[in-house]
Amino acid sequence: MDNVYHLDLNSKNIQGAKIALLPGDPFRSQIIAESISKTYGTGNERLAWKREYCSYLTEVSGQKILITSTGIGGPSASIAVDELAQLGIQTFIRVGTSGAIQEYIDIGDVIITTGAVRLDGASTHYAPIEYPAVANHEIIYSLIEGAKYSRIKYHVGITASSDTFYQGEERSDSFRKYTLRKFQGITKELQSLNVLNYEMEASTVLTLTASMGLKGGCITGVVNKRGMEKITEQCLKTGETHLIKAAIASLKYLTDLSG
Ligand SMILES: O=P(O)(O)O[C@H]1O[C@H](CO)[C@@H](O)[C@H]1O
Ligand SMILES: O=c1cc[nH]c(=O)[nH]1
Repeated sequence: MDNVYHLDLNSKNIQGAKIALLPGDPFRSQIIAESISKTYGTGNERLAWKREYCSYLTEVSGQKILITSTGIGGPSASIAVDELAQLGIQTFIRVGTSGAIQEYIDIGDVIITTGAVRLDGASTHYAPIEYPAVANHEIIYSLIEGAKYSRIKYHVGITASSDTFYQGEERSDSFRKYTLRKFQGITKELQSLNVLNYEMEASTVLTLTASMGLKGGCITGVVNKRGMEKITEQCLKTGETHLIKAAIASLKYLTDLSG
């Protein structure tokens, strides 16, 4: 049985998994797998680690759950989603970190994305820019229930996905102090449009899944907010801990729906 080229997985070793969790950071795959094992009393095993793609297999309520990291940005996320779809995955949930741009959102809150502003390039290789990057309603519901159960403050709304962390998200600590004209004022505009946060993969994951007739969703833990561009170890830890707790709790609701 041939392995898919980048993920180094095949349809046999994923054992019929239909649900995949997609962190950006490959080291988050193991943390998520071990947290699932601890919460649900099931085992986990590492299946592959090639480039930025680190995959673990575990189980919740009798359903196999695959965890595969996407790396940073749309191009690598598109490869992960495409190759997982080739292997039969039907439900894709990004489990990431993000930066809040609304004042009322705090470090450690989680954001459940209903749709993403497509500031990326990769998603346009799968569907024209007029096509909406929207999340599946069952996944949104499960993520909300997971956050409620975990008693973690959550927000539900629109996320902006950028191709670049520094220039595209209009960061003041970019090495080149000049921000390109096309990005000057973008944060203010997105704030006025009620966009909640910046990250880098949701628009790709949601455009690909919706346009391919699959289910996509996204939950992110807030690790910084405007006015404090530096991401401290403590902020990252709080954001990731809450993120993983809420995402894992949501699996109970998701597997009930798809079981
Ligand atoms: O923490 P992850 O899931 O990688 O998500 C966010 O972190 C990276 C940037 O630091 C980007 O991938 C962004 O989307
Ligand atoms: O501000 C942030 C934080 C995490 N990831 C991003 O892309 N932006």
